[in-house]
Amino acid sequence: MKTVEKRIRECVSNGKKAFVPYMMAGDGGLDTLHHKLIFLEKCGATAIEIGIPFSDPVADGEVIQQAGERALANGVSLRKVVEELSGIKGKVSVPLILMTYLNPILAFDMKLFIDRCLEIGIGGLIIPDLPLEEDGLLRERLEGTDIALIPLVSLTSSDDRIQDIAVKAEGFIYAVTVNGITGGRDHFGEEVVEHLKRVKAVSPLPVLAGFGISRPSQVEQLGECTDGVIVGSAIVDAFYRDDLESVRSLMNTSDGKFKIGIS
Ligand SMILES: O=P(O)(O)OC[C@@H](O)[C@@H](O)c1c[nH]c2ccccc12
Repeated sequence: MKTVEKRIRECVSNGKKAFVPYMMAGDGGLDTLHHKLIFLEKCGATAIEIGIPFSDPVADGEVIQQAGERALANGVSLRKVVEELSGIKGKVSVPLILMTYLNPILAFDMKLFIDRCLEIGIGGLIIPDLPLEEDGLLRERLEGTDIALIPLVSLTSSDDRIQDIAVKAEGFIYAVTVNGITGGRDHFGEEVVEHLKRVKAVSPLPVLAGFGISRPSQVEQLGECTDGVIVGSAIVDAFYRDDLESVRSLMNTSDGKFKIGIS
């Protein structure tokens, strides 16, 4: 079992839920990455998703797009993030998950990228524009390593599709909770809860809900029917505003289920 999965299972077996914050590498300067990771770890993150800035982020809404633009304007690239993470190695103990589109990996060189991820001890990869049918090469290279290739399941995925994904999944299944791009939503209807239950029923792996979750009440609502949640835009925005208190409050909801780090 890969470490990411193990950490999520540990949370769940302690009666808690997993919380995976997303942050954009290089927003605010790459030299802030280290402190932000340590802050998120102290707040109780189960794992941390690190976004790589990219010029054509098709799945991203305004908040993350703008964060990516700021990072790109700071000269941040996949190569630089990997270098920075090499320097941080051993200082953060929660698993780090890199979220990048395929293009930066190909531009960097896939083999080199995986070698560097192994050196750093990266715990997982999320590559939203890499379809299941095309991931063979990468999957082969990751076999026997501790890097989980984490798939996305969408609201429109059929039961058969969810089954196919569940069989190949590693780490956890990322159940996308909106039809559309990243960014906070006001409300999640019953159909989202039903969808999450459906994914949970067929998945041998933990299921985490992500997209649109921006309030503590939504963390609780969607955490209730899954093994935990992923929150991106709300964290990115709070970091941008330097509002560490709202990052903390997102990660420590009232029923205490997410109180897994410092309180
Ligand atoms: O920002 P949101 O709505 O909280 O969504 C999560 C998210 O930011 C993060 O997981 C993510 C950012 N960009 C992505 C692209 C694809 C899949 C996932 C992501």
